[in-house]
Formats: sequence, C-alpha cells, structure tokens
Amino acid sequence: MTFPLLPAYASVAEFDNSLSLVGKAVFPYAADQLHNLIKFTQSTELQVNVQVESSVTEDQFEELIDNLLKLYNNGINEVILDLDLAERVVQRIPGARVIYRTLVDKVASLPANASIAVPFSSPLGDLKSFTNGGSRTVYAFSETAKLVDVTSTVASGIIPIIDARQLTTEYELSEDVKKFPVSEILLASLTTDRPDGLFTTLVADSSNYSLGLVYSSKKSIPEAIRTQTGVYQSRRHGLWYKGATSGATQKLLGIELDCDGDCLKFVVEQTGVGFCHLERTSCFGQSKGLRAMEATLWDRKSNAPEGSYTKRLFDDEVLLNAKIREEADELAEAKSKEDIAWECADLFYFALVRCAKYGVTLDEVERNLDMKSLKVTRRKGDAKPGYTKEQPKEESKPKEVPSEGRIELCKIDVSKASSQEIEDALRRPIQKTEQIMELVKPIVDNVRQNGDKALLELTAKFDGVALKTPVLEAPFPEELMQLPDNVKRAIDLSIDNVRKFHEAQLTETLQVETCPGVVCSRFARPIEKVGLYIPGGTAILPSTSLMLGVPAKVAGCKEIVFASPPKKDGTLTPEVIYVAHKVGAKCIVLAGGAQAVAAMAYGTETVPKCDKIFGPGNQFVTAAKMMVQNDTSALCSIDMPAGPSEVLVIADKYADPDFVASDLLSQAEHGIDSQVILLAVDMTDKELARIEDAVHNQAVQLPRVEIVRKCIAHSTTLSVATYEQALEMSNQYAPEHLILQIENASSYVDQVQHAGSVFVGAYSPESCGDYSSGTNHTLPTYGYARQYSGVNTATFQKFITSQDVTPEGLKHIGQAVMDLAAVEGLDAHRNAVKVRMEKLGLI
Ligand SMILES: NC(=O)c1ccc[n+]([C@@H]2O[C@H](COP(=O)([O-])OP(=O)(O)OC[C@H]3O[C@@H](n4cnc5c(N)ncnc54)[C@H](O)[C@@H]3O)[C@@H](O)[C@H]2O)c1
Ligand SMILES: N[C@H](CO)Cc1c[nH]c[nH+]1
Ligand SMILES: [Zn+2]
Repeated sequence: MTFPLLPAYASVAEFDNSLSLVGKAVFPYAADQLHNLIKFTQSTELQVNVQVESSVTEDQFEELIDNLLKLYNNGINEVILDLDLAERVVQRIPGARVIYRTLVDKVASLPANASIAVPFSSPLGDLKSFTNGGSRTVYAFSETAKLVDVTSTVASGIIPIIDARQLTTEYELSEDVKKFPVSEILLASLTTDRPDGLFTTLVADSSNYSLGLVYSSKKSIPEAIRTQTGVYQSRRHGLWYKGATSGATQKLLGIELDCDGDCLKFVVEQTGVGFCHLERTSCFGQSKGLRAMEATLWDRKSNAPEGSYTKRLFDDEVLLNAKIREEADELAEAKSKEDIAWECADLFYFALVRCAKYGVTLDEVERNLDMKSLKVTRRKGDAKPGYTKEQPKEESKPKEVPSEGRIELCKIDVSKASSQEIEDALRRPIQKTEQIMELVKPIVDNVRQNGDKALLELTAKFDGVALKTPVLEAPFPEELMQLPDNVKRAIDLSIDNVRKFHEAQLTETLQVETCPGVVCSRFARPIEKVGLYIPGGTAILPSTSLMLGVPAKVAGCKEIVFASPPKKDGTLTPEVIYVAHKVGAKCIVLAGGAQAVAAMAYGTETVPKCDKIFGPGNQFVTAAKMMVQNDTSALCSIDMPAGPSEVLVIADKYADPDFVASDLLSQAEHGIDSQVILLAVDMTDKELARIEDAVHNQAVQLPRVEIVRKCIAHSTTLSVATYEQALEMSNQYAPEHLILQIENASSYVDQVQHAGSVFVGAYSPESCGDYSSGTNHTLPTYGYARQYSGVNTATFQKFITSQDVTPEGLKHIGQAVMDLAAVEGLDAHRNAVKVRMEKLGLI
C-alpha cells in the first residue's frame, strides 16, 4: 500500500517537493497544459494522476480522448473522471486507468474492483463497505474538509484527496500541540499490536533493496516527515536520527505501508559507509547482481585502474558499441537456458557500461520500463529493416518501394520514440561518398589528361549524344533562344528580382582607424573566372542558370562560363541559353556530371579554366567539385556541397493541409534522393490525417509521381508537442529549406539557427524562392547549413584587406610588433620596423 493520501495541486508549477515522500500527486486536466504535465511526469518518481473537471462538451470529447491517450502513453497513472464521462472513456480507450468520481448511491453499479472517489460527507459505514475488503481503492474528496474530519476516515482505509496547500504547514491542534497534517494522516492509518506501541519499519533503497529493520513511533514519524531524513525510535535510546554521529545519514524519499497497515517501509537514499553498524550497505549483507555491477561500474568510472578492461570500454566508444552489438547478436543466437543466461549477462554488462559512461542509473532505466508499461496503445513492434534476417543489413541496398498504394510519409510521435528512432528519421538518404569518389576519380583524371577528347567521349557515354564540339561560344545564335513571351517575361521578372536582392548585398569599402595613423581597410573584388553548373539530368533547371548567372554579373566576374548536360539531340534548353546571353556568359560547356566540373577546373582546349565552380548537382557533380577543390594543382575553389534538394516544414493545426502537402511534394519531385520532413506541432491524429490525405491526393496527380513515391518512402512526419521543440529539431536537422506554416510564423524566425533559406507563413511557398522572389535557390543541403551560407553576391567575390600606416601610426604599434617578432624569433620581421623607427628617431 502506498502512502494513504493523494495531495491535489492547482498546477505542476505549484508542486512542492516537501510532499514528495507521499509518492503521488493529482493535477487538474487542462488541454493547453498537456506538454508541461507530460514533461513533469517524465522527470519525476511520483505517480502522477490527473483530475478532469466535469464540464466537457460534446465538441471537447474527441480532443479529450486524444489527450488522455497522450497522457496514458506518457506515464500518467490514473485519471479521475465523473461517472458518466468515465464510462464513455473506458469504451474508447482499452486499458484506461480511471477513478470513477461519483456519489455513494451509484457505486453499486460499478465493477467490484474499480477505483472510486466519493465525497467526504458520505457516511463512514458506506465508505468502509466500498473498499470490498481491500480489493477496491476508495478515495474521499472535498475542497473544504478539515484535517481533523479526515483522520477518522483515513483509519477506515479511505484515501483522502486534499488540497496540497493544507498539507504543507503545521497546524495547531491545541494551544501547545502542533501537528504536521501529513504525519497525522499517516499515523491515523497505522495500527500496531506491539505492547510498546512501536511500528516495525523496513528500510530500503529506491531499488527495493533492503538495508535493515528498525522501529518507528508516533514521535519519530512526524520528525522523519518534518526533516525528510531517516528518523526512527531506538528501543533503548529514544529518538534516533540516523547518521547523527556516524555521518551515514539518510535522505527520506518515500514512506509506504504494508497491506494491513501495521508495518512501514522507509525508502531512503543512504550516504556514507552504509546502513549497517558494521559499515556495510545493508544489515543483510552486500548487494548482488545488477545493483552490485552498477556500483562497481560507477566506481570504475572515477577510479578505474590503468589497464582495466572496463576503463578501455569507457574510453573507446567504438569498441563499446561493437561489443553491445556483438553480444546482442550472440544472445539472439543462443538456444540453451545456460547460453541465454550467459549471453544476456554479457549484454547487460556492456549495456550498463554505456549507461554508466553517460551517467544513466539503473533506477532511471527501471523508471523508463515502468513508464512504458503504462502505455495504453502500442506500436506494431516490427523490427527495423536491416535487423531482420530476410533483409540484409547493408545500408547500400536500395529500399524496395511499391509502385502503387498510398503515398504517405513515415510517422513518428517524438514523445514516444527513442532518440535512435528520431535520429534515424532525420538521417538523409545514404550518400555513398567513397564509392562515388572512386567512380568519379577516373572521370576527372581522364578529362584532365585528355581534355576535349575525353569530354566528348564521356558525354557520349553518360548523356547518350555524340557532339562535334563540347562548347557553344557567345554570341549565342538568336534561333537557339526562342522562347514563348510568357516564359521570357517570367525569366525577366525573376532576373530582375534576383538582381535587386543581390545588388543590395554589394558592400562599400570598409575603413577603420585602429590607432591614430593606422588605417585598415577591406574591399571586395570579383572572382575573375567562374564556372556555373546547371543541372540537367532528371530535370532541366534553367532557374539555376539565373540564380548563378545574375549574382556573378552583379559581382562583376570577368568571365562567366556555363556548363549543362545536353539533350539527346545535342541541343540545350533555350531558356538556359537566353539566361547565358542576358548575363553575358562567354560560353556554354555542353557537358554534365563530373566531366563538366573537371573541364572547368582544369580547362581543356576549348573550355576556359575557371577559378571557382558553382552550382548544385547530383552526387557525381558534388563529388567532382570536392575532388577538384582538394587538388592544389587545380587552383580552383567551390561554392559549397549542394546536393539533393530537401525541405523541412513546421506546421500547426492552423496550417492549410493543401498548402503543407504542396510544399512537401514540390521538393519530393526533385529526385529520389531528396528528403522532405514535416514537423507537426501539437496536432491531433485527425488534423494530421488531413495533411496525409492531401499529400496522397496531390501526389497521384503529379507526372513525377514515381520519383515522389520513392522520396516519400524515406521521408517522415514527426509529431512534436511545442513550437520550441520543432525549432530545436529543425536546427538539429539544418534543412536546406525551412518552411514555417504556423501561427505568428515571423515571430519564430529569431529561433532559427541553421537553415539554407526560410519561408515564412502560409503564402511563402518554397517555389517562390526557387524561381522569382529574389533570394537564391542554390543552398547547402545534407546538414551543411550548419556551416555554409547559400550562394550570395559575396560567394562571387573575395575580400582584400589593406593598411596605411603613417609615422604616427608606427609610433603606436611599432614596439608591439618588434616585441612579438622577438617572441617568435623572427629577427627580420623585427628589423623591418626597427630600421624605420630608428630613421624616424622613434628609438
Ligand atoms: N541544393 C540546391 O541548391 C539544388 C538546386 C537545384 C537542384 N538541386 C539538385 O541537383 C540535383 C540534379 O541532379 P540531376 O541528376 O538531375 O542532374 P545533374 O546535372 O546534376 O547530373 C546529370 C549528370 O550526371 C552524370 N551521370 C549520371 N549517371 C552517371 C553515372 N552512373 N556515372 C557518372 N556520371 C553520371 C551525367 O553526366 C549527367 O549529365 C538534384 O538532386 C536536385 O535536387 C539542388
Ligand atoms: N529547389 C531547388 C533547390 O534545392 C531549386 C529548384 C530549381 N527548380 C526548381 N527548384
Ligand atoms: Zn525546387
């Protein structure tokens, strides 16, 4: 039996630790406080109950069911509901733990073991009979009941629900007798048949490991509760404050009663040498098993002898994780009882080393288990692909995606998922970087050594077209850039907006006089020769040509070279040629992939060598860019690794499901290795279903539905409780595009730490930034938004600093320069200042 009391609080914020030894508490249900309640429950050892006020309208009922499911699944113990409501709730939530709040005359109709809460004013005889000899828990509630009225009820085995504020202060029973309400309630429910009137008391730690046996009295119990420490009754010496002389004190964590209320259990945290006077942890000998192993591991963590295997595991995470996996496999293979016990012990050992390494205690693990046991809905529990025998583990094996059926993002409720599951959901599709590098290297080498000949051969091989020359020179023939008027107008408008936004980024020369006579400046200069890659594999993207060409022109780059894979007939899309003409490109390289990058990095007979290569592309393009950047002989830099497009949408229940779906799909259609993530903030299943339906219905209408299907297969919706949680998760993912379809979207922009570009509010679809608003669409992907900016005017510039030091300036800094040069032992440096200062008569 737990402590015979249920303190009621007005909110989580009002919870008072001084009552934590009661071991439970009840809070009011409030739909907008769910997150706080769940957070509190998950952070405490207490049994948390929730009390729903009677007035729940028909409209609120569905919301209540959704919310109760969340509460139950997140560790809430029981919910107090009015009889009618309780009966409806148990129909809808199998396994719902409910306390029926009702009047005495209705109790007979309830199941024999159902917990009930009836008014204090009910006749005592009735209350006693309702306990059914102990098989039913009976609570008595009243907002006004005074403690003195309560004690006789408690003595009958009834648990009072009392406003916590009444319980925390001493009250005066008579003029000179002051009582602690909590102690009074406990004493009222205790009995003893011992002639000395003492209560046998078992002392245990929080894992239920027995430390010893002692006695409590009507005097020692209030003292223990008042001081929240181990205070007992010594039969020879009176009140006994444990540890007062030895220093081995106890923090009192909880008090429990046995089933018939004549024996107590004190749950304590023991300090010092232990509980036993023989300086052992327990009077019953040392602990064994998992607890003993845990104690040893925690000790090893701080005092491990050099050469100890456990220390090696603490220090070598890779080894430790490999051992955990190895032992888990061996356990899965073991067949006999002995082998299973053996392998399980090994696995526990390595698992506990990992726990100890990260400061996780067995108590916390057990709390987690207890919490999970309280869930009322469970996931299917299938193993992840890669963990079943049928599917090999190699990550490189592409996932089979059925070509029909519903198009649906995977779904995770963050409050129920493990951190591993969340990490997996947010992992981008595997880029086989090493393998791609191996494929790309011979291509790059070939172009470097054989120039145009290699370029033409590789274009024939990968793009299926035999060209005579790999380059189209400016001025470009009019007939190659014939466009419908509306397309021309659209390109012109987009060029104009991108130009305006990028011109505004041009900076003036910066000048600072750091000391009198020492003027430091910084000024921008364009990178002279730039190579702009315009993807053309799965889709031709003329928009990329303007996103790169316009800032290059704005920055003043002298030579602009375009590269884009040709179509099968050897031509290039007229839109790209039109943009090349508008930005004054020198030529267009008719090649794609790694070969185009290599041609621009090293130059060929017809392709000019470029100083910097820009632009997104597939894995071959990105790998080649990284490769040439690392080759100092190429003397070529790159903008950033910009790979498969991705988007993360944060949406709440106010978002239009069609808008959200359209944004997710607009990136999903880019390629099968694209990824789209939806963070759904505090949405009910119904609200989320509207978005899911919209995704499917829109997707099946798209010509690129097969690409979308494959992209969606590795894309996920994560349900989160708060906007803050969503932004934290988004910052962790560092998306290329972040779309905020939430109420007051602009007020959250301040919280964005890592993202390529942000789209604020319902009417800012990513497509606007892809084409026409003015921002650049060449953005860092794959989490590189943590350290890279998207393409901007400065990407096409470098910054030069200069200084102008006068004799006056030398007077100010000369001595410091000489002293630092001396520290570094560089006398010529020192001398360069010294000769000048001598001639100026400064030294
Ligand atoms: N991050 C951004 O800012 C941004 C912007 C636009 C596009 N993108 C992304 O750019 C990518 C464009 O990729 P794409 O494939 O459509 O076009 P692409 O132009 O990047 O690649 C096509 C070229 O890849 C080469 N190639 C194809 N298969 C090959 C193989 N097996 N071995 C060697 N080379 C091979 C061919 O030469 C072909 O010309 C997409 O993933 C898209 O999402 C990103
Ligand atoms: N969304 C892409 C950047 O990741 C750019 C683009 C071009 N065309 C359409 N979209
Ligand atoms: Zn796009």
